[in-house]
This record gives sequence, C-alpha cells and structure tokens, in this order.
Amino acid sequence: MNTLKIKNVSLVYNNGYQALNAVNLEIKNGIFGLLGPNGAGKSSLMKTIVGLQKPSEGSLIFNGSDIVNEPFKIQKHLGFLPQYFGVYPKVSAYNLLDHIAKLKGIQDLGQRHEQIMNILEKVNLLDAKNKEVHTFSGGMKQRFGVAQALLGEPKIVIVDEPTAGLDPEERNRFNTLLSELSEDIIVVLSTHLVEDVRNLCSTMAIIEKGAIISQGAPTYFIEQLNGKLWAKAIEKSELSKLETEYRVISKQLIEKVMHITVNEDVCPIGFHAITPSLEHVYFNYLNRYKK
Ligand SMILES: Nc1ncnc2c1ncn2[C@@H]1O[C@H](COP(=O)(O)OP(=O)(O)OP(=O)(O)O)[C@@H](O)[C@H]1O
Repeated sequence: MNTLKIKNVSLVYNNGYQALNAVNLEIKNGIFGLLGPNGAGKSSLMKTIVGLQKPSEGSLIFNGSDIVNEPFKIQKHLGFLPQYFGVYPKVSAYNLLDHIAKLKGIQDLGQRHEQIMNILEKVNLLDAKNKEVHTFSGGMKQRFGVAQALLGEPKIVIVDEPTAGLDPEERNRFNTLLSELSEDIIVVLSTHLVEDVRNLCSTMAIIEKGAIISQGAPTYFIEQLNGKLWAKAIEKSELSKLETEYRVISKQLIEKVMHITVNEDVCPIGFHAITPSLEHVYFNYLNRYKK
C-alpha cells in the first residue's frame, strides 16, 4: 500500500497570494478526487505534490520519505499529467515516449521498447504510434499524456483536470483507463467535474480558496443529505425572497423553467423531496463556506 501524507501545507506565491492554507490529507491506493471550482488551488496543490514548487509551510511524506527535502524520493515513482502540456515537438508518439523514458532513467533499449508498447496498448494508441502527437485529437493527446505518466511504472500518478475539453465518449474512455490503472497505485485526480469524482473516486476532498473544507467517501457525503433536500419549480422573480427564507443550495434552468433545491430539515410547503447527489453535496459545501 502506498501512502501520501500532506501535513499542514501552506503555499504563498512571490506576489504574496496565499494559494494553499494549512492543507491536511492522507491518500492511499485508488483514485483520490480533489474537487474545487476554478482558482481554488487544485493546480497549486498538484504542483506542490510533484515537487515543482516547495510549500511555504508544512510537510509532504510519501511512503515514509519527506519529499520536500528529498524530492527525488517521490519523483522516481511519479507520473504527472499536467493541466497544460505546451507544444509537442514534431516527432512520432513512439519516439517521444522513447525520449521521455530515457529522461526517466530507463536506459535499456529492449526494456524501453517493451514498456512503451505495453503502455501504448493500454491507452489504446498502438495504431497511432507512428503519428506525430501534435496531429492527435484532444482525447488522444490526453491518453498520450497518461502514457508518458505511466513510463517508469509509477506508484503515484497525478492528473490535473484531465477531462476538460473532451467529448463525452473520450471522457468515458479516459475515465475507464484511469480506473483500470488505479488498483495498485495512488491516482490523484484534480477536477471541477463532480460527475467524474462520483464515477471514479473512493475518497475525495473539496477545496475552496486554498483550504480543504471537507474530505471523505462520496457515498458518506451523499447519505448525510438524505431526507434534507427539497426542490420546486419557481418564477425567477420569487428567487430572492426564497433565498432569504431557505438555504438554497442550487438553482437550475430545466427547459427554461427555474428549479431550486433547498437544504432544510422539514419539507417547505410546495416543495417535493429529491434524492441527493454528489453535486448537491458540492454545492451545499460551497454555499456553506460563503455564508
Ligand atoms: N505563480 C503564481 N503566482 C501567483 N499566483 C498564482 C500563481 N499560480 C496560481 N496563482 C493563483 O493561485 C490561485 C489558485 O490557482 P490554481 O491554478 O492552483 O487553481 P485551480 O484550482 O487549479 O484553478 P483552475 O481550475 O482555474 O486551474 C489563483 O487565484 C491563481 O491566480
């Protein structure tokens, strides 16, 4: 079992902006979902885990090693799929993986070849191995990103907002790939897509304004809202009054009609009960935080 312990980690950028505030997390094998809105600090935490930046305070311990002082102790076991890859050089997928494998220290040509072919098969890019990566579709590029992250048989893989911009079919394919590889390793998935966390993650944390506002199993969170959510179709003009009367956790337009969901112990008159989802959990926490 691999373990990553993040203890009291804070990060202040050079311009004085505090991107992370006393983050505490313990992550084990499987997919861990870090869920938060844009600008919450997800990428800042991912970059701190992979050692691209040092925390201003706190410690990160991977399998017993302090990775702030000894970053190589995690780097040789790490695969990273960043949010932005930049520009791909004009070389084939195979040759680019071969180059990255060399950088990761896989010296033996035969070993590199075997690993690259296995990984290309796993990410379903074997047929495209001689094509240049910059000609790939968005989904293929993301799967290529996973391929490079898997070189060197990592024990921990960090993926930062991987499905943003993918069409539903590619997103499913990508998510299936992630869940297949997470059995014996840690996968940390940063995303603002609640559905991806619901489908993939056994544990999760919600981050907002650099702080972890809650963590646990998605099912546990959902159970906490059982019997507390009530919904109603309303006129838009009623909204501000209802917002002062009830804890409105979400507003949604369905076929041009506004529907609101409130979190109350007793069903308000005119509302009906609804089954909680992880999306409700997420909005419930974010709204609570704002109050
Ligand atoms: N190098 C930097 N210097 C100063 N501020 C930064 C730097 N990098 C990020 N920030 C700020 O830190 C905050 C958190 O950014 P971060 O990229 O970690 O958020 P995020 O949750 O990944 O959001 P997104 O989904 O939009 O990428 C933002 O307000 C951002 O502007």
